[in-house]
Amino acid sequence: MMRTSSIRSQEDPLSLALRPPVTETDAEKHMRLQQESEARRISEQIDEDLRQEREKLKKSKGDVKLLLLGQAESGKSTLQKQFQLMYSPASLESERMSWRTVVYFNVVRSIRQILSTLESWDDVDDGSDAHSTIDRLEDTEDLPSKRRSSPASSQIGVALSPPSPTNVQAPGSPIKSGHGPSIADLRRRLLPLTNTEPQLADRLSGGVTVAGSKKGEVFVRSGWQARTKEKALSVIDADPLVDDVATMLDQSQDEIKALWEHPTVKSLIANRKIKLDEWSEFFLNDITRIAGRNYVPITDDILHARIQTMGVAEHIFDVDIHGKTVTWHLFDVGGARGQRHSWVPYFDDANAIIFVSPISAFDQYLEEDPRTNRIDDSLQLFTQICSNPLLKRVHLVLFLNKTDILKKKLDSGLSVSKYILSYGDRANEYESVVQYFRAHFLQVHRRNNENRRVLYTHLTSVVDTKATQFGTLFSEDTYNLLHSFESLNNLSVCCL
Ligand SMILES: Nc1nc2c(ncn2[C@@H]2O[C@H](COP(=O)(O)OP(=O)(O)OP(=O)(O)O)[C@@H](O)[C@H]2O)c(=O)[nH]1
Ligand SMILES: [Mg+2]
Repeated sequence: MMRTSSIRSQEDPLSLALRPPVTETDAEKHMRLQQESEARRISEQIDEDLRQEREKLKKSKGDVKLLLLGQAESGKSTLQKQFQLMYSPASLESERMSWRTVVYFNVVRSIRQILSTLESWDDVDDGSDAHSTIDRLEDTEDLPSKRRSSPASSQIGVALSPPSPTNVQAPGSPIKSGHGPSIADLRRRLLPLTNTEPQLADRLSGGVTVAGSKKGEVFVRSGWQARTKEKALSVIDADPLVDDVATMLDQSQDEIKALWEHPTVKSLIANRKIKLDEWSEFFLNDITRIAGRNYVPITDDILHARIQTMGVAEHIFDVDIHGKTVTWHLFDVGGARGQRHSWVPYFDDANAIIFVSPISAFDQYLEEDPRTNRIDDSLQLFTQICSNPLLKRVHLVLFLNKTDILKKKLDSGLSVSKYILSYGDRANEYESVVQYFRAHFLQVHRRNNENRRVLYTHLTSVVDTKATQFGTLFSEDTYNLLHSFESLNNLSVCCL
C-alpha cells in the first residue's frame, strides 16, 4: 500500500523541480551540496541582519537626538568637543594627535595673515615712522560701502555699515620699529613656513574646497582625523608633512615671537587694522609651547583649534542616567550659509536643539556675506528655527556664547552702538549688552511659539573647561532637561 505523503511529495512540482537529476555525477553532487550550503549561510545571515536591525530599532526608540545649530564660528563643534570630553574621553584621547595638524594650520595661517596685511611694509624702510603704514592700511581697509546690511532684512538695528576707520581709536603712541629684525626680514625667514599653509589645508580637507568659501578656509567632514594619519602618539604613524612643519616651527620660534611682539604688529592689532581670527591670539601667545619639539596638543588647544564643519557630523555617546544607559546622537552641523540646506533631513526626528549664538560678534560680518552683521544673521536663523513646522515639538535650548570675548571687547572700549544702531545710548557694559541681545532672542521665540514651549537660555563660554562640567555651562534646569530625554515618552512639556 502506498503512503499518501510520499505520493504527494513525489507529485509536488517543486520537489520534482529541485530533485537532482538521476544522471548527477559525484562531482556535480559535490558542487550542488556546496551551493546549497552557501545559499543556506546567506539566508541565515539575512535573518540575523534583520533580527539585529529590529533589535537596534527597538533600542534606538529610547535614544536622544540632539541638534547643535547656529551660524559658522558660533561654537557648535567646540560644544561637541565638551560633550566628547565628558562622555567619551577615550575617543578624544585617541584623536589628540590629529589636532596637531589643525593647531599648526591655525598658527601658520595666523602668521600668513599678519604678513599679508603688512605686505606693503617691505617697500618702506623699517626704521621709518609706521604711521605711513597705518595710513595705507586705512586706505585699503574694507570700506562701509562694501558691507551694507539690508535694512529690510535686519532684525536688530544694525549699523548699515561698520563704523568708519577714522572712528577707531587712534594709536596710543607713535610706533617705533627698528629694534630687532625688520618685518621684511621676518617675512623672508618665515616664508618656508607660511608656504606650507595650502598643503596643511589640503591634508585636512582632503583637497575638497567649498563653493563660496574664502581662500584658505578648510572644511572637514566627520572622520577627517583618519586622514591626518596621526591618530596615535606613535612616531611610525606620523605624517611627514606635519613633521616638517613641526621642525620649521621649532626652528622659527624666535622669528614668530619677534613678529608677534613687534610693536607695529601689536599696534595694528590693537587698532584693528590687522584683523586676526579669534583663536590666533590664543595660539600665538603660547608659541613657545606649541612650536616646541614633541608638541602634544593639550585639551585647551583642542577646544581652541578651528576647523569648519562640512555637512552634518553625528557623534554618539552613551550617557549613564540613574543607572540606565541612554544613547545620545549629537548632530554637529556646518553653520555657513552654504551648509544650512543639509540640516533639514535631521529635523524630522530630532528631540532637542541647542542653538548657539556668539553674542560677542556684534562687530563682525559673515564671511559668506560681508554685508550681514553676525548678530543679525543669528537672529534671522533663530527665527527660521523657531518657526519651522518640522521643529514645533522640539525642545529648545539657547546658548548665548563667547561671553568671554564679549567681555574683552567691551573692556577694550569697543562700542556696541557703533555697530548696532538700535542699541542707542544704553550703557556699554556687559550686563546691559547681554540683556539687550537676550531680549531680542526671547522676542523671536515668543513670536514663534504656538506650542508654548519653554526656551532655556544660558550665557556660555564653551572653551572654558572649568565651567563646562555641567556646572555653569548648563544650569541645573538644562542639565535636568537634557537628562530627561530618556525616551520619546518623556518628551512632554510637563516633564520640564
Ligand atoms: N574664546 C572663545 N572662543 C570660542 C568660544 N566658542 C567657540 N570658540 C572658538 O571659536 C572658533 C569656532 O568655533 P567652532 O566650534 O569651530 O564653530 P562652529 O559653530 O562649529 O563653526 P562651523 O563648523 O563653521 O559651523 C573655535 O576656534 C573655538 O575655539 C567661546 O565661548 N569663547
Ligand atoms: Mg563646526
